Amino acid sequence: MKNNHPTQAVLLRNVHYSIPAADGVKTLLRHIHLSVSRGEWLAIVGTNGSGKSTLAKLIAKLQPVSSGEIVHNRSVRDAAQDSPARKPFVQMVFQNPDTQLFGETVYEEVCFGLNNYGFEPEERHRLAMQSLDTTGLAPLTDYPARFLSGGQKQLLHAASCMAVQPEVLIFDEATAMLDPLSRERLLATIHRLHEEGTTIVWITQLLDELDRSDRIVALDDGQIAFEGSKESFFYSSISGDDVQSGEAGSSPCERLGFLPPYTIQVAKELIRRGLSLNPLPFTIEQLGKAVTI
Ligand SMILES: Nc1ncnc2c1ncn2[C@@H]1O[C@H](COP(=O)(O)OP(=O)(O)OP(=O)(O)O)[C@@H](O)[C@H]1O
Repeated sequence: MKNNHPTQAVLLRNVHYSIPAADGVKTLLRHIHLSVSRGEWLAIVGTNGSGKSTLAKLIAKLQPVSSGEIVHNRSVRDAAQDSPARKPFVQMVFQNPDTQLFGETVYEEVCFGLNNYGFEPEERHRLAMQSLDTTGLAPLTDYPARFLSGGQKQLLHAASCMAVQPEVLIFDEATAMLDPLSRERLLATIHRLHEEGTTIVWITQLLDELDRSDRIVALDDGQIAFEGSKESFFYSSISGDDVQSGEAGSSPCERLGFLPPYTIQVAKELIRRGLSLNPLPFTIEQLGKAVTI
């Protein structure tokens, strides 16, 4: 069942992040005020170098902030769990999985985190096999992890992070190396985890991956340039929030330098020609439904 607990899972208060540079300091993130609600699917988008991965690492507390504060709020459910395992609050699935593999075999790799967090052997085996199953890696259980392809390594890394059942899962362009089938399979697994209450932070440049998002945050040069619904990100024009107006004008998506997905382009063209689409579509299926009487 979806966890609708109203509190915020993660809170960022006026976060800044700088690193030393030849000519002083280089500020990578500034004035970041952001909360991630429990059970939410938050998407973070932005062009190359806008600061998405840096922000993700800060949210996961893998790096300390330069100033400001990041708060992790464990849910009552997880704070009071009766299993001897101490489930992690957050796990981050990285862009480059090569740096994140520790086990000899695929199975050992998935068990690595489960071991670290104190899962009992029986539970560990069950969760490892379940995670390998849902990511399609079960046939490769005894295969040496180092011989996997790039995409398989990415799946394995995701499987390991999901197996330990964190409250918050951060995916940093996690589908970048996956073939269409593996991508669909991974997305289906993540959708299921989200339905079961896991909070998802989804970093992507692929705007057709935003259809599941409850909220979108767009970064531009280390600052939050947009925060709002996918409806306003794709459909609102510069002249206002009347998303059905059909007025010419660029949406936040276009202003930030992104080409909207083809489905959105078609839908906007139909609205411009006088069609009323309700609800606004984000997938080809939703568009088909919206134009079918
Ligand atoms: N350790 C570092 N040293 C110097 N510069 C860094 C470091 N880490 C990040 N940067 C710089 O910070 C900026 C933001 O990087 P970041 O990886 O967060 O961007 P991104 O939005 O995730 O980009 P991409 O979509 O290309 O992955 C970039 O200009 C990058 O060069």
